[in-house]
Amino acid sequence: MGRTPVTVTITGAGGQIGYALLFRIASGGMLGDDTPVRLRLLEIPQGLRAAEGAALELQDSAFPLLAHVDVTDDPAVAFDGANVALLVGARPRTAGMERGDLLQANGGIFGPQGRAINDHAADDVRVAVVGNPANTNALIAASNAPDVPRERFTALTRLDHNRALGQLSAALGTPVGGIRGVTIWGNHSATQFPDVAHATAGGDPVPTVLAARMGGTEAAHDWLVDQFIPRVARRGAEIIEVRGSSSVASAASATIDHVRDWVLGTGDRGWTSAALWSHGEYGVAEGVISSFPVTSQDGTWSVVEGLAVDAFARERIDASVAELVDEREAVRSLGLI
Ligand SMILES: NC(=O)C1=CN([C@@H]2O[C@H](COP(=O)(O)OP(=O)(O)OC[C@H]3O[C@@H](n4cnc5c(N)ncnc54)[C@H](O)[C@@H]3O)[C@@H](O)[C@H]2O)C=CC1
Ligand SMILES: O=C([O-])CC(=O)C(=O)O
Repeated sequence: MGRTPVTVTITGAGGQIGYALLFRIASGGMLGDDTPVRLRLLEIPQGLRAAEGAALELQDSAFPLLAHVDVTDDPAVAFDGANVALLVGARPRTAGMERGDLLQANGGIFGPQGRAINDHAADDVRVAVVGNPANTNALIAASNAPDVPRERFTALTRLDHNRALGQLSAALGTPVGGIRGVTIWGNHSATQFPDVAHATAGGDPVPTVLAARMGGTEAAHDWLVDQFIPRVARRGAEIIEVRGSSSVASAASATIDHVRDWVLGTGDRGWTSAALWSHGEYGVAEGVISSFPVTSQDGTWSVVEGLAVDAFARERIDASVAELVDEREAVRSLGLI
């Protein structure tokens, strides 16, 4: 273990996704087999014992790449020198809670965490927000970290992207590895737009393959509108219904995918999806954190340029971005950004 360890901070580390994430990070699944890691586990006081238990199990796993584990309830300690920050801990919506209450409660988490990242993280810090509402929580954190480039704050839509790959693979009988060019646009919510207009399966255009299998372009469009898009966009709710609790291992796996691609690059695998600070690409309102088609090189995400957006896609993208703008107005009026 010759290299300097990379410091990875995980918030909500005593929770479900945290537990699924820690062991994959420590085994090299996120940053590579040659990169030692130092883990900083942040919890609230009532979650500390669970995080401490996970730290004991990490020790018992004897991962050669794991340099050190700290457990703390102090954001200043947790983010000290952080190179990668995974913001997983969030306040879930509970019975009787309005959307404004949820945003307010999460503002109380992501505002201070943004400030702690600003003041204590390493200069190259990269932040991935998982805790919901992920896009707007990322916006709150970014807005409270004025010294950190906004491009370093991202929100997870890779789970939605992976869900779209899984659905297409099942419908077309093509292995997920043979599908490219899928995009998730907008918010990590039911308004998201999973877009296959530019996708290929085994090298063939997905719209053409769908039309051939389903008996015409209209039938293919109906399948996309009535089945594929709602299934992907509401998959989180479907998992809750079937499992009895929300996605955990798939969410952790998507988080690993997101950071690995960001840090190590997307290479020749084509684009993926991630929610980034909008500079107005594809007509998306500036200053919201919205999902785009993205590639990464040298540790920097870039939005894929020049994709044609037809009237159907325009309407769907605009609807999801309108929701992000509404959420931004709500947190602005609460004084959170
Ligand atoms: N973006 C995505 O694709 C997905 C996001 N999620 C979201 O991820 C979040 C975490 O999910 P789970 O791990 O299943 O929940 P969980 O409830 O098992 O764990 C959350 C943990 O966060 C901790 N926490 C709360 N406030 C904190 C704070 N201020 N600082 C540090 N830790 C804090 C809690 O004590 C708890 O241990 C939820 O918001 C969930 O909705 C879940 C699935 C997919
Ligand atoms: O829907 C939820 O509560 C969790 C989530 O974000 C997802 O599974 O996509």
